[in-house]
Amino acid sequence: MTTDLVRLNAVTHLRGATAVVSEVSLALPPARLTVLAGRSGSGKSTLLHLVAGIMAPSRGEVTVGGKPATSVHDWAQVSLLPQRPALAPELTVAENAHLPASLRGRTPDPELLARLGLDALATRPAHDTSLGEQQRTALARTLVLSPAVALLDEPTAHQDDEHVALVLSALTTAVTDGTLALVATHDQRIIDLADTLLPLRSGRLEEEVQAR
Ligand SMILES: Nc1ncnc2c1ncn2[C@@H]1O[C@H](COP(=O)(O)OP(=O)(O)OP(=O)(O)O)[C@@H](O)[C@H]1O
Repeated sequence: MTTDLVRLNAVTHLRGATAVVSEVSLALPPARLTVLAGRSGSGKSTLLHLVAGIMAPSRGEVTVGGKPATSVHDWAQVSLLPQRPALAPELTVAENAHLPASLRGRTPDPELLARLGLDALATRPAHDTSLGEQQRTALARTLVLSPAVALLDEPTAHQDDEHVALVLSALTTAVTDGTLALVATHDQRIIDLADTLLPLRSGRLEEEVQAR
């Protein structure tokens, strides 16, 4: 019996004739902070999108909980924080952050917005907030259902130091509560917290590092 939640088996993804992900195999258990590190263009976002099931691999298999990633359409299973927040601009910060919970009649954690420094903005339309605030709203939306797998693309990219601390705290809380967080980042502050570091170079996985 395996406890691995996310598995990639010899995954290659082509853009035209170019392999932007090459022969990647890995197995990730729940409740870990796993960081995908690598230069710009090394394939980090593509790999997250493959696990999110937004795209199918050109070759190989990606599974979440034993099922093909492309067949998983449940935000409580797999939830993605994209590089661009992609909020509904006319909805408020709270409505955006709570959307996955509202859609299934669940009551969101009342502390979630406050933990991400968003409580004072809860009733403001998302289009009237800063990029950093939008990113934290999108992070709240990603975490609101306590997903089994949270895929986070550069979650601190638009944050100042004070708000980076809030993002890191939300991340570690989610992992302690059982979420597998797979984070694409260059941010050393997240890398320092990682359980596992997966270095990507030109779409290829270098040797996995057990960070803690
Ligand atoms: N829609 C697309 N069409 C063609 N090529 C693409 C497309 N999206 C990404 N690529 C290419 O795929 C490769 C991997 O891109 P990807 O966005 O996965 O890298 P990344 O490591 O996430 O980079 P960054 O840190 O800059 O976000 C790059 O060479 C990029 O130019």
